[in-house]
Amino acid sequence: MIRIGQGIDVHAFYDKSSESGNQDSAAQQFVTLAGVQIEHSHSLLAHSDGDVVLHALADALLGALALGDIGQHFPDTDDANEGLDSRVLLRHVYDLVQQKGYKLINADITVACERPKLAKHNLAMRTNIAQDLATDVENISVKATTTEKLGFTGRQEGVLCSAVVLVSKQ
Ligand SMILES: Nc1ccn([C@@H]2O[C@H](COP(=O)(O)O)[C@@H](O)[C@H]2O)c(=O)n1
Ligand SMILES: C[C@@]1(CO)OP(=O)(O)OP(=O)(O)OC[C@H]1O
Repeated sequence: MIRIGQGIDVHAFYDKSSESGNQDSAAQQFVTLAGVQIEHSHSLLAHSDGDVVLHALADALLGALALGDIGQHFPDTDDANEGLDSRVLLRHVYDLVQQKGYKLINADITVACERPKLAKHNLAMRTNIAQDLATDVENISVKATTTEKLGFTGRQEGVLCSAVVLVSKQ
């Protein structure tokens, strides 16, 4: 038995250095995508670490088994989830998938943003995901696209990620 799942997530950029009392310079900011810290002029606004890639992927895995969404499993009203490492979230979600008797076949992920440029981080992102899902890196695809300066991603207001997974009965 094979099942498909898809997930989408968005997080907005904000300038951490503009927070009152924060002395960080813009150059010291970063975004976390698929567990990789990437230097950027802005940070991503979130209750957790804001890892939009892992959130979309986790939602796709939950969707494949009709297990709800990450907001139900990790409510943003729960202080315990503040600053949450999304790799912990992803591993928890994959445990649920495995408890249902399923394993990942492959995942295909698309990240939309003008900046940061992601090409040089691609293998590191795929490697982190492959580790967390106990699979070969060949089973994990991460693609990046601009939206040709159109929309909120084009205006560099945030990052969007879309993920599709196939899972099969073990
Ligand atoms: N944040 C991004 C966006 C895109 N890329 C890479 O650039 C190539 C061209 O993107 P288009 O939107 O013009 O199709 C594409 O191959 C992406 O891999 C990137 O590295 N980071
Ligand atoms: C991950 C959680 C929990 O910390 O918070 P955020 O980082 O805000 O992420 P989001 O994708 O909005 O939804 C799931 C949340 O409950």
